[in-house]
Amino acid sequence: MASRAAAVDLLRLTANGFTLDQALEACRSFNELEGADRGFARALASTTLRRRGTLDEVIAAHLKVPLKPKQTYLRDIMRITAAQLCLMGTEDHAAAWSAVELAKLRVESKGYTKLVNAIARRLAENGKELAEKQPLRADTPGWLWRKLARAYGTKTASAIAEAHRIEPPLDISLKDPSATIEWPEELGARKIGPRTVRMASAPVPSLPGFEEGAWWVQDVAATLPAEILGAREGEKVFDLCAAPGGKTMQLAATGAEVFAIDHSGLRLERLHANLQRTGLEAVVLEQDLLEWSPANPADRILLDAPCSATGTIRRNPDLLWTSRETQVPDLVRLQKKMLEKALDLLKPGGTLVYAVCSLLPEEGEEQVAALLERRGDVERVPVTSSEIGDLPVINKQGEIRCLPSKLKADGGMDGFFAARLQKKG
Ligand SMILES: C[S@@+](CC[C@H](N)C(=O)[O-])C[C@H]1O[C@@H](n2cnc3c(N)ncnc32)[C@H](O)[C@@H]1O
Repeated sequence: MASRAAAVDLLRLTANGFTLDQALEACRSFNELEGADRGFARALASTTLRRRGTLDEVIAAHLKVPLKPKQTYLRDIMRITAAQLCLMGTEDHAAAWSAVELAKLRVESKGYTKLVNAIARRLAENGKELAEKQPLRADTPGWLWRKLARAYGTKTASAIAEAHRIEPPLDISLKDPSATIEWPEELGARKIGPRTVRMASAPVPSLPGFEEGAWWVQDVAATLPAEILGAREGEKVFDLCAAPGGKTMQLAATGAEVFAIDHSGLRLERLHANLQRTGLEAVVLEQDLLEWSPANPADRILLDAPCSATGTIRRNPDLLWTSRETQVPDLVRLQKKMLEKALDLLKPGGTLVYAVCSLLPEEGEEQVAALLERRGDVERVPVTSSEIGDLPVINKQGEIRCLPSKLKADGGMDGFFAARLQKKG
């Protein structure tokens, strides 16, 4: 019961603007849980967000009168109950009983205990079957589905939606990619891409090498932009939009002189903690990139620009329901400004990698095509397969286009775009 109540609280926090990660940190009822209860609450909230479209359909199939928009608590109880009965294989009685007990807790839902019980019983009978019948696109908001289908075709859009349904593996980046750390076989750990060890989800701080700072958590796709920047010892490298610092650590590990810039002090605290744990060094500046005027230009720049983050939905399923189509044009305008600014800060002959963890071409491929169209002093430098551990993610233009549907047999990858550009000398 306590774990289900915590799952409802987590859902409420995400509906009020918290990411699921922030909600997990902030939610008191969740943080009072221990061991298996904690794991169950987290899985329940995550599954409910991941499959919300499907769950709403199966609930609606059993409601004579739709719930009113303001009946948020009741709706969340029904959603977590449907998630348990249709998707998670929870015992029928436990799911139905806890749903009724949760409904009894609040004035707004007290009068609906009979309805909650009736829905839970119906879902126990046919919920699984109904959920299986829902199309893959049911769990993707309409605007995102249309954009994905337009960009990649309905087959790939369906494959992306399918990947979003699955809890991703844990990827860690090795500080020294040639290091031979012994990873326990029971974790199913394997090397993938240029510097990643992939394994089933595990409690991070207790894994070997964490305390010594031998690695950090980072999806394999997110490692590629810093890999293709080609930073070398002694070069001046600007990591613009750096926090929380996954890519800063990759760059610092090359021996380059790294300047890590971000305007968010809160996010930079995590970057500092990351550098401290791994023993890596960078000059960290809390600074609005658009107003920054360093004394000297850089040899290489990584611009990991703010974006829709639609590439990270499988790790942050809350984004499915909190991202808005209307945010995208503003982000595209900001990315364009940042690209121009980054080129101003680059030496002639220098290299710039532009990256976004987005699935949307307007933030990636089209942003770079427009830049090349308007500026004669920049050219694209195609990426080669050997630079990125032979991952099959290079498009016709020699850019990196990762999709969650790629590497399916191996556990997938986040969506990412990266292009390497050179400012003519
Ligand atoms: C995609 S995240 C960066 C992730 C980071 N590169 C990493 O690998 O951990 C984008 C970052 O841009 C920062 N940002 C957004 N607008 C900015 C601005 N005007 N100046 C500096 N940083 C900015 C945000 O605070 C956020 O940390």
